[in-house]
Amino acid sequence: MRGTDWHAARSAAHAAGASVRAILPPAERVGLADAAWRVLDTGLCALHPLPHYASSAMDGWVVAGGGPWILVPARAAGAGLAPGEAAEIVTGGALPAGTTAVLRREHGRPAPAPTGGDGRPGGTLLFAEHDPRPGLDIRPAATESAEGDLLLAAGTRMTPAALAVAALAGHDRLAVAPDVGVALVLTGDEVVTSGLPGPGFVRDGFGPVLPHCVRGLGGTVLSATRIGDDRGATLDAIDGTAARRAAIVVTTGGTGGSSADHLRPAAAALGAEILVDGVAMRPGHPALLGRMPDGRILLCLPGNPLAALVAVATLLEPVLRGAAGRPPSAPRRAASAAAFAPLPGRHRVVPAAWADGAGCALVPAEHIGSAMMRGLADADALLVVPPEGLEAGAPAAYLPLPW
Ligand SMILES: Nc1nc2c(c(=O)[nH]1)N[C@H]1C(S)=C(S)[C@@H](COP(=O)(O)OP(=O)(O)OC[C@H]3O[C@@H](n4cnc5c(N)ncnc54)[C@H](O)[C@@H]3O)O[C@H]1N2
Ligand code: MOO
Repeated sequence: MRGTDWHAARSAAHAAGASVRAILPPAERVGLADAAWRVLDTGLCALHPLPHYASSAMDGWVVAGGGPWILVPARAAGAGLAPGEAAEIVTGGALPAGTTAVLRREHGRPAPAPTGGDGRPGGTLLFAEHDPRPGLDIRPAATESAEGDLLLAAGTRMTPAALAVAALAGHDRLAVAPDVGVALVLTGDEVVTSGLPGPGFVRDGFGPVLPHCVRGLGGTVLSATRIGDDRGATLDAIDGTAARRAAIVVTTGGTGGSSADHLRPAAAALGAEILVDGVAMRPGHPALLGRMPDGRILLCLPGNPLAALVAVATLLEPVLRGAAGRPPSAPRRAASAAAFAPLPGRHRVVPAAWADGAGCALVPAEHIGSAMMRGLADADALLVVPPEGLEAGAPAAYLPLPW
C-alpha cells in the first residue's frame, strides 16, 4: 500500500475537518477565563484605544518646558502643569495637561529652593543635568491600536497572550467556536495499562498521550474506550453512544490486514466514505481517514507509537484546524542538518531537534523506528523529507509537535 500523497492527504484532512462544522453546535459566548485555548468565532475589536490614556513610561517627574522646575504636589498637578512646573509621577500614571516630557527619577535632583525675601521657605526645585527632549518617556494614547481596530481575527486560538489582548481591550465575554469533541478508541488485546508487560504484551503508549495531543491541537476528548481485537467491539466503539457524542473518532491500532486488525473492515461495514486510504509516508502509512454517514470523521491511527503520532501531526492537526474554522496551518521551513537519499513516492516524517547554536537547522533524532518513542521525546519538530530527498543544509518543511 502506498497511499495518498502526503500534501493531498493533509488537504483532504482539512476539508474533512471543515465538513464537521455542519454537525457541531453553534458558537457560544464564554467568560474570558473560559475562553483559554478556544478559537474565536468572530473577530475581536478594541473597545477603547490602546493605551487609552497618555501615561508616563518611567518613575520620576512630569515636567513642563525647561528646568529647573518648581515641584508642585501631584494632586495640584492634576489641574495641569504650567511651564516651569514639575510633579512626581509613577510608571503608568496619567499625564497632567501641559506635560512636555518625563524626567526619570535617576536623572533628576530635587533641592530646597532659596528662601524667599520674606524669610518663608521657597519650596522645592527640581534640577536635571539635561532638559529631557519633548515627548521623552511619554507613552502617548492609541499607539498600539485605535478604538475599533481589529486586534484578533476570527479563527485565532486564545493563547495566554491573546487572552491578555482581549482583557486589555476591555472584553469580558468572547464569542468562541464550539468545542470539537473527540472520542478515542484504543484497540489491542496485547495492550496493558500498568506495570511491566510480559512477552507479546505492550504498555499502552497512547492513553496517557493522545488526550494532550488532542488538547494541544484544539480539540476536547469526550471519551476514551479500550477494546480488544474484536470486530463487534470495534463496530460498537466507533458507532456506540459515546462515540456518537463526538464529531471526530480517533482509533489506535488494528489498521493492518491481519485477522486481528478490524478497523478497515469496520469502517466499510459502517458505510464510511474513505477519504484517505493510507498516506504515502514513513512511518504512519496505514493511517485511514473517513467520513461516517452521519458526518462524523473517523481517523484510524496505526498501532506503532511513532507511526501513530506522525499520523496525528499529519492528519489530526488539519482535521482539528478545519473543524475549528481555521485555515490550514502555514508551511514552516528550516534547514535540514542531514542529507537524505531519495525515497520515490514517499515522504518521510522525522523527529528532529534544533541544532545547538545554529538557530534554524534541524538535526534528525536517534531512536526513530516506528515502534520507538525516544527520538520523539528528544525532538523539537517533525522534519518533512520529500520523496526526492534532501541535501545537507537544504531548506525543508517541518511540522510543529502536537503539544
Ligand atoms: N504484512 C504487513 N504487515 C505490516 C505492515 C504492512 O504493510 N504489511 N505495515 C506495518 C506498519 S508500517 C504498521 S504501522 C503496522 C500497523 O499496525 P496496526 O495499525 O494494525 O496496529 P497493530 O497491529 O494493532 O499494532 C502494531 C504495533 O503497535 C503496538 N501497539 C498497538 N497499540 C499500542 C499501544 N496502545 N501502545 C503501544 N503500542 C501499541 C502493537 O503491540 C504492535 O506492536 O503494521 C505493520 N505490519
Ligand atoms: O509506517 Mo508503520 O506506520 O512504519 O510503523
